[in-house]
Amino acid sequence: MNDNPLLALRERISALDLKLLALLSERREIALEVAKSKIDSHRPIRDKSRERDLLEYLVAEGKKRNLDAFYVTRLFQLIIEDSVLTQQALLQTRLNPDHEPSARVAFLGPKGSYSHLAARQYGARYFDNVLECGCQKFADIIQMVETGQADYGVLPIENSSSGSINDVYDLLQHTHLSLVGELTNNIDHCVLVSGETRLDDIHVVYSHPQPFQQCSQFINRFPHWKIEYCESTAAAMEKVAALKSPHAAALGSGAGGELYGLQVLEHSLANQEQNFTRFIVLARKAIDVSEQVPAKTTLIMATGQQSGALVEALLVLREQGIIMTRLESRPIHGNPHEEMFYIDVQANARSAEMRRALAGLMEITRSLKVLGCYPSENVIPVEPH
Ligand SMILES: O=C(O)C(=O)C[C@]1(C(=O)O)C=C[C@@H](O)C=C1
Repeated sequence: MNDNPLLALRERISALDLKLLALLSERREIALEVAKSKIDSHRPIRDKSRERDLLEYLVAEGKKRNLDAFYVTRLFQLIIEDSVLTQQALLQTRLNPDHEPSARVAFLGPKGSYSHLAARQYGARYFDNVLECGCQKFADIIQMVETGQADYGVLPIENSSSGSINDVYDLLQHTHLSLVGELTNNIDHCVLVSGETRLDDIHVVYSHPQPFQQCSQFINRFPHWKIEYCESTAAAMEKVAALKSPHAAALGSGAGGELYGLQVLEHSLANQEQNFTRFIVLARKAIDVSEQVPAKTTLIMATGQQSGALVEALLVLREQGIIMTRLESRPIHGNPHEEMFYIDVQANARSAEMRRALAGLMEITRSLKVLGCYPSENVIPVEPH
């Protein structure tokens, strides 16, 4: 037995947490069995009324055990989200026979970048083994996949506080790769330092331009900080870890910083409380998306210069009852009078509505390309009554 009461209590907590992990893993296994039965019975993976009933039951049971409703709801929303995404991944791997158990995944930055964490998350969901390929530029990621040096590329495409990542949109104009997946991650920017220091003692801060933009209000509180741009947040962490100075800091994720032995001095720095980045996944071959999971399709099109051309294109979508979730415009290189439009819709490219919409769009656009159809990973949580 242990004499130290804190240690003894911690041992009990660790033992309980281990049991929780075993239960979560068992729950996941059962969810996979559920997915298999749904494949056979052609039922959609998501059943929101079951989720609502389950949450209500758990909130009520939680109350009896002095656990508040908010805590129980948040915890189980996360567990259900994992269950839905795990089931979706199983359906997708069964539907696409080319799916291999191993994959090489390219992303921006050395270890610890937000892209690295997203690539890992995607890899863990879809593959047994992942070979990670860190790249220095967005264009290198695309090239790696195009040339067959990597199987998948993970690229950030938009952030809830700084908006679209234009460089990535522009690269999509010229690639033959297909969009095969998406994932949205909560981004928590932190001030990362190599040892004991205070915010006022910092002289220079390293990061990618995006975090500086997303944390501008926080940064403005320290006008004496010198801002140094790096290729990625991970490159910034590497630099600060090497400098080992109380005057140098990096902006990046706490999990990434840990990989470099850095500590979090301050967190939750973004201007907006909710700071999400959406990543897209590219591959050489398009995939089929099961009709049992929510699908998204991304289109890229150029309309003529006549007035109302875009409105007409959007009306085609509306006529088919297709919901648009994003519209982005980018200039066309060498053609200053026209623009390229990127459109995300909630539809499966194989559905009758989408086929009719594509035929309609083909008639009225100058160019039209389906960048890809992929399972939507945006699992909007259900709330108990
Ligand atoms: O009960 C089901 O149908 C499941 O797929 C399991 C589960 C869960 O994890 O609890 C997951 C997804 C559904 O939306 C509902 C519930």
